[in-house]
Amino acid sequence: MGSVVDAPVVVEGVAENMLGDKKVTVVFVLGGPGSGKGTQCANIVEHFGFTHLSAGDLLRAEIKSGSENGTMIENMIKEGKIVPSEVTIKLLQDAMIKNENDKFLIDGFPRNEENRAAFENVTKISPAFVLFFDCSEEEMERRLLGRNQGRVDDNIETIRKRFKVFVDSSLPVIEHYNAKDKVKKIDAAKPISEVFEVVKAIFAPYAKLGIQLLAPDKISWIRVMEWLNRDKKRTTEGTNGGVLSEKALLECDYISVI
Ligand SMILES: Nc1ncnc2c1ncn2[C@@H]1O[C@H](COP(=O)(O)OP(=O)(O)OP(=O)(O)O)[C@@H](O)[C@H]1O
Ligand SMILES: Nc1ccn([C@H]2C[C@H](O)[C@@H](COP(=O)(O)O)O2)c(=O)n1
Repeated sequence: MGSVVDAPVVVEGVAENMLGDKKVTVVFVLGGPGSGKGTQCANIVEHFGFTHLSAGDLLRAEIKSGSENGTMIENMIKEGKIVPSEVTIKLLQDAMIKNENDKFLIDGFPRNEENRAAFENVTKISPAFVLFFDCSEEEMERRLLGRNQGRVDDNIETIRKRFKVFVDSSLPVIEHYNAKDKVKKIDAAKPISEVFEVVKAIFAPYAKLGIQLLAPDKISWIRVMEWLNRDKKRTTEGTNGGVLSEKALLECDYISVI
């Protein structure tokens, strides 16, 4: 008689087995090689207080550390191939456990269906959403050949293999999340600052700090709001005694509390 295996319970943004009761927000950052994932993640970290976990960086650090998997990982990266899920998931899991933050950008993962299913099964986390940087191969190739970071895979032969792996294995993962309405697709061919404007709007709900302005009465609060909104650049939200987002604060020259 066969045994009954429970279907994995995947709770959005909550890791039950891995991080105890700690609730985490996870955003997967996907896109072809050179689409600008790492560049935009650095901006998101600075403005929205996420921790950036790049699967590729973790694997490269593992090679450098001289671990027993190092040679296998290095060979796979040189070939543009995807490292077995258990290796990458262990690195991501350890990094999340060590970090006190509860908001993570997971960059370059899941790269294939095996990565995706294994991560959900092991961690019980499903992403809040998937940020997808969409860019042409021509532009990505130009960027990678100009990156100059001494990466073993930034050569034309490996770049072409990585493009093929992206189309064959990573696009289906994006399709999976798209069917669940979780993909936020961004035109990544634009200049860095323009791409970040779009990213910023998506992350606005995760603004890392707010300030509470306490006005003594409704009229005073309306005056605060009017003052902040005087210039179209200043956008505010909230009601009497409401909380101003970091975005609103950054766009104000100064705040005076009435
Ligand atoms: N919007 C952009 N316009 C022009 N150049 C960019 C843009 N975004 C990133 N770059 C440059 O392109 C190169 C690749 O960017 P980045 O490392 O962020 O890509 P990536 O998607 O993380 O790549 P990989 O998947 O290979 O790690 C870098 O040299 C970066 O400075
Ligand atoms: N989930 C992942 C992420 C990355 N790798 C390997 C294979 C990639 O070509 C390489 C570089 O990743 P990048 O820095 O471009 O995100 O790392 C993998 O096997 N599995």
